[in-house]
Parts: sequence; C-alpha cells; structure tokens
Amino acid sequence: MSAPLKVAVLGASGRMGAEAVKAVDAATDMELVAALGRGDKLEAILEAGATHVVDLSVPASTEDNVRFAVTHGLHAVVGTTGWDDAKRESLTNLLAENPGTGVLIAPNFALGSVLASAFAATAARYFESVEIIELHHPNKVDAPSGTAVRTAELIAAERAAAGVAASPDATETQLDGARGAVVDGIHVHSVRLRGLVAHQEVLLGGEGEQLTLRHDSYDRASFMPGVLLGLRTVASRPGLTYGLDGYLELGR
Ligand SMILES: NC(=O)c1ccc[n+]([C@@H]2O[C@H](COP(=O)([O-])OP(=O)(O)OC[C@H]3O[C@@H](n4cnc5c(N)ncnc54)[C@H](O)[C@@H]3O)[C@@H](O)[C@H]2O)c1
Ligand SMILES: O=C(O)C1=N[C@H](C(=O)O)CCC1
Repeated sequence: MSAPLKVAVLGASGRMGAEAVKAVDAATDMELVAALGRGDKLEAILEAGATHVVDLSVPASTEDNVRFAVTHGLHAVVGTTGWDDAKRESLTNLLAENPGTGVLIAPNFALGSVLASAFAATAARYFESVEIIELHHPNKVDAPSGTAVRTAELIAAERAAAGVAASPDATETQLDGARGAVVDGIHVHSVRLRGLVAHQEVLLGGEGEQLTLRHDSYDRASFMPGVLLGLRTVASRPGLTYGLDGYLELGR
C-alpha cells in the first residue's frame, strides 16, 4: 500500500472546510496534517509536511492560498469560488513555472451537479431558450454561484459550436436586475433563502415543450466524494483542471 496523502485543509472552520476535515480524517489513504483558518500563517502547511492542499476559504483569499501552494510544489484541490478567467490564466502561467504540480478548481464537487451541468450543455444545443436559476443558503457571499457561472460557460460553448442563436427575449423595459445577470449570453437568476443548501435549475424551452434539469445538495456531505476524488487524482494531472468533469469519464 502506498503512503497516505498528507493533506492540509484551508478554511477548516467554515461550513465546507469542517466537512472536508471530517472526510479527510476518515479516509484511510489520507492523513490530515494541518487545518488552517483565517489569520493562520500559510507556512504551517509546509511545517506540517503537507503534499496536498484543499482550499475551501473565501473568494478574497483563495488566489493567494493556491499560489502559495503551487509555488511550494503542493497539489491543490480548490472549491472556493471567485476564479475568473484572468485569475485562472495567471495560475496556469504559475503552474507552467512549476511543472509536475496539479491544481483542480471545481466549482461544484457534487457528482449530480457535475452531471446536471453536462446534461444541460448537451440539451442546450436543441432548445431555443435557456436560463439558469441557482438557489442557495443566505450566508453565501457571492452571486451568481460558481456552479451557475460554469454551467453558463459550458452551455454557451455548446450553443456556439452548434450555431444556436441567442435565446429569444423581447424585453424592452425592466427594473435593474429583473432579468438576472448575464454570463456568456445566458441569463442567471440567484435566489438566497433560509433553509436551502445548494440547488440549481436549468430551464430549456422549445416550441410547445420544456425540459428542466434540477440538482439539489441537501447536505454538504454531498460534496465530499468529489473532494476525495480530487485529492486522489490531482497529482497525476499536472497543470490546471477547471471542473471536476475533467476527472470523470462523461463520454463527451
Ligand atoms: N466546490 C464546491 O462544491 C463548493 C461547495 C460549497 C461551497 N463552496 C465554496 O467554498 C467556499 C467556502 O464556502 P463555505 O460555505 O464553507 O464558507 P464559510 O464562510 O463557512 O467558510 C469559509 C472559511 O474560510 C475562512 N477563511 C477566511 N480567510 C481565510 C484564509 N485566508 N485562509 C484560510 N481560511 C480562511 C473563514 O474564516 C471561514 O471559516 C465558498 O467560496 C463557496 O462558494 C464550494
Ligand atoms: O454554499 C456555497 O457557497 C456553494 N458554493 C458553490 C458555488 O458557488 O457554486 C457550490 C455550491 C455551494
């Protein structure tokens, strides 16, 4: 049996971080060597001998955390949101200077969510209209969700490749925000509601029919198999992988 992965969790006291600490602790092929929160020095990761980092902190901190890991040759599995095109491009350049190091940025670790986004992208080739509704707990600091942004990107890419026109929309007047945010041409609506965890619907409309693809995470335990899969795979995938679908065989 090979040596256990030595894992440090960043954001360890948060909703997701605390769940990841439990999951890593329970995995027989992993050793939790550090659990860091806001204000802790990143050097503690090195002192603990970590080979892998899980970042589940906040959008304002994640880039610094991941760049620190990569600079020190540690593989990183990242669930924190906020990784826009410019940040991912800059990280890709840093990874090129650190060959052999892998980073997974996964907007959503839940297998069902990854599949729903992939199905939605495929379906969006065949429907005139598509819009996204994401629904989350009211403590979430960012909108739209990282998952919705990624889903919109996948949908937009599929529609562009298939030559599908923009969704029809005759709106001439509106209150600011009434039609949601627009990501790569796709309208995204964000709901924040007590009682929710993480949910998304992709609405697809054609003449006389509608297809709705909905995914629900009722518990943060739903994200943990994806976190563990990421940790077990990331060292064998140098460079940046964006989306857990990059580690799955989805037949696309
Ligand atoms: N990819 C996924 O599947 C997935 C699932 C759920 C949440 N998320 C994302 O993960 C992030 C965290 O979500 P959450 O609900 O756990 O938030 P949270 O606010 O409960 O937890 C974030 C934690 O990070 C800590 N923190 C702040 N700055 C830090 C730093 N510099 N270093 C280390 N820790 C720091 C905070 O004190 C807090 O404890 C968000 O961006 C969220 O969107 C991703
Ligand atoms: O609870 C959150 O915050 C979540 N963040 C991710 C996102 O923004 O998509 C994943 C779902 C839960």
